[in-house]
Amino acid sequence: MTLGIDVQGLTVRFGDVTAVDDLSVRLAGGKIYGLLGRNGSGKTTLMSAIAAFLQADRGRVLVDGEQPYENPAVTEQICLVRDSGDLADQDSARAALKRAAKFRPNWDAEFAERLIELFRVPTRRGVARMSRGQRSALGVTVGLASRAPVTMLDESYFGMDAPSRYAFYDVLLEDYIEHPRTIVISTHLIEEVTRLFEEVVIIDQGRLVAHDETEALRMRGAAVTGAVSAVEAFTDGMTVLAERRLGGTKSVTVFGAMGAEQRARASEFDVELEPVALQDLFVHLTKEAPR
Ligand SMILES: Nc1ncnc2c1ncn2[C@@H]1O[C@H](COP(=O)(O)OP(=O)(O)OP(=O)(O)O)[C@@H](O)[C@H]1O
Repeated sequence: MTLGIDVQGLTVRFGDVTAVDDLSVRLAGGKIYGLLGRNGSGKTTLMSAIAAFLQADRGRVLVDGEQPYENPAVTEQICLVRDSGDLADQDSARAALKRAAKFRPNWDAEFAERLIELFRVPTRRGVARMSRGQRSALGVTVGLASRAPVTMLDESYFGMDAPSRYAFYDVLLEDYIEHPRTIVISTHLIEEVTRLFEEVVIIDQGRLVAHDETEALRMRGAAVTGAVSAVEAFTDGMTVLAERRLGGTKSVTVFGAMGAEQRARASEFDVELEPVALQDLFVHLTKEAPR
């Protein structure tokens, strides 16, 4: 089952801090979405509002057309795993999984077992005595095994080591293909996970900066590669995001879509054009000074 998410003019304040500021975004559902934003940009707050962990000050969130706040029929369809874990300190992994199973109508106990083995989560040790990475892995296990129609992972795998993270990406993709659902992943490890995202939402200072298909976003700029002098001549006057040089070859990342004219010019200059790396684009789109 796949559910859409419709955020309409959402504002969430904490005292005098406006964490989410009149934000509207519509996710049709049934895809893996990347949610990107700098520290404090409002990602956790946005996901918490979708999961009904907190109430909107203005605007509203609709999941499958219904408001989730104080609406258990909707909230049981939503699983948010936050970086903080939200796991009871005294619980062992076993107890945490048992607790999750109670509230999750689509819980797959066998899958949960497979995941804690894959991530090497100790099963008897209390959550408080687990390492950060082990706690993250347990959180991810709860998130995946819930098979919630709306699953949101808020930097939840951040503490996991590289082999566990790569195992997580593979298993997430496999399981998503078998059990399509709406998955929202917030991350700072952009390059690692770009391949998972079908669409990307970028927010900054509580506001929407971009929402598009990943490939369409990556076409908003280009990586230009070729002989040093050709690349320099081709990119002269363009907005440069990054530069790399290897011997006589140079690669320059520029902002701005490359139309037919630029493509013809590129072949004239004998330079290669490739879509921009999502991370370079993200840094560019969110680099303005704070308001
Ligand atoms: N409980 C709270 N009380 C006061 N301010 C808060 C609270 N929670 C969040 N904020 C503030 O709201 C803003 C958005 O925070 P949020 O946690 O949503 O950002 P984030 O994008 O998830 O950040 P990060 O990438 O650092 O985890 C920040 O300025 C933060 O300091």
